[in-house]
Amino acid sequence: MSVASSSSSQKLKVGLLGATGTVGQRFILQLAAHPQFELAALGASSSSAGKPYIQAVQGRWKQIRRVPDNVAQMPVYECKPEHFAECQVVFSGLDSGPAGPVEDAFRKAELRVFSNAKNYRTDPLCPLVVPLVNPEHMQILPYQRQQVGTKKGFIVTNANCSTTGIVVPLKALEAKFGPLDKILVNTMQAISGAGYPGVSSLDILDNVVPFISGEEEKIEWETAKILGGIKSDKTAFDYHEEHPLKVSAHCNRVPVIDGHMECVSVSFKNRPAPSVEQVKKCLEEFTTEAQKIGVHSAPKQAITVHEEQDRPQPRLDRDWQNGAGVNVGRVRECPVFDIKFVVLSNNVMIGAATSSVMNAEIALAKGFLS
Ligand SMILES: NC(=O)C1=CN([C@@H]2O[C@H](COP(=O)(O)OP(=O)(O)OC[C@H]3O[C@@H](n4cnc5c(N)ncnc54)[C@H](OP(=O)(O)O)[C@@H]3O)[C@@H](O)[C@H]2O)C=CC1
Ligand SMILES: N[C@@H](CC(=O)OP(=O)(O)O)C(=O)O
Repeated sequence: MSVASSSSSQKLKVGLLGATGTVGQRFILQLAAHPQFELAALGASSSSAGKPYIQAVQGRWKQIRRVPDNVAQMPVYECKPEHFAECQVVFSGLDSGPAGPVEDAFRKAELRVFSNAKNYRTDPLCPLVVPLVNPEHMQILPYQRQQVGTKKGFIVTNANCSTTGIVVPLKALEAKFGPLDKILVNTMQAISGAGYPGVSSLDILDNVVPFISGEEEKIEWETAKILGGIKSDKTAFDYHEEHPLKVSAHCNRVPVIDGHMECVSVSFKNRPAPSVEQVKKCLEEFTTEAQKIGVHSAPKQAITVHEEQDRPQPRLDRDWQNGAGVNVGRVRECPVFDIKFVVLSNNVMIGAATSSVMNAEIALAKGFLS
């Protein structure tokens, strides 16, 4: 039984792949009561398929809120398009192992796929969209459809959760003060970023692990695609080629459940560099297209600038605005670069499920789902 069968609304029917996972559970909570989307089909691996959702996540549901009543008895299917025939959109919280072929099969079946997985982020036809930064990259979608031979089907990806946190303030700074030159970022990443069961307690308790496979490369590469533009013929991205970005990342896993902290230092191409006060004002005033359109999941404030000297902190600030914006604090001069600050973003919300849902809301508002 789907939520759809008990509803007479005109909501868009959506499916969810990877519904049982860490990110999948966050999608469930967002989509179970969404004003425009109606959860109509759930998918996961063959070990979950055939069970009602509540049974499939037994012992693995790690959210403080309970499984929503209107989702608990929905059946979990294998991730095959035939089970999602009534859907127009699918969200994907799939493990990157299966995500490549599965998401492509859904696109070929004329579904619009909004994915968290890394597989298509580097695809030159796929927009890599952080909704508070570069929704205009979705303008490539007609060309993607033309190239892959679909009428409606496409894939939009969102970014790595650590990339997502930093590109929001970086975009604000570039928009106001011109191109950035160098960016140095040190991350302190929550354990939920590794999924469930993820990092073993013996590895992470009383400890910090200074390595997350592939993460530094993703931050360094994705930042240029996201902060770059889309070419005027809407068939390619420019990867910030006019002013190549130099990005260096150090990634660490820390014993925090949700919320990635990142210490960022930046230098600007233009001289003189902006002052601390100018930077704070710019971050506070940054307003995104998602907010201007007024999509349901957009935060009121894209960047919350904290003045207290010891904020933001994961436990205190990760759920501010339902985790849909980013938090910046400790904005100060950097004696090596120009400016340094701390960013906190909720890795499973704006770093994952919220980004996908907001991307779909923007796509709907801009007519890409008709
Ligand atoms: N956690 C985070 O902060 C972020 C994660 N991501 C990305 O989102 C995706 C999901 O991450 P996360 O939720 O943490 O991972 P989990 O390991 O918690 O969940 C993975 C999901 O994929 C399903 N799955 C696994 N193998 C298959 C298969 N062969 N066929 C169909 N379904 C399968 C699982 O189903 P079952 O339960 O049945 O095994 C489960 O629903 C990943 O690609 C990850 O890189 C992106 C940004 C942030
Ligand atoms: N690697 C991230 C989460 C993640 O899955 O990233 P990606 O979607 O880029 O593979 C973390 O550990 O916090």
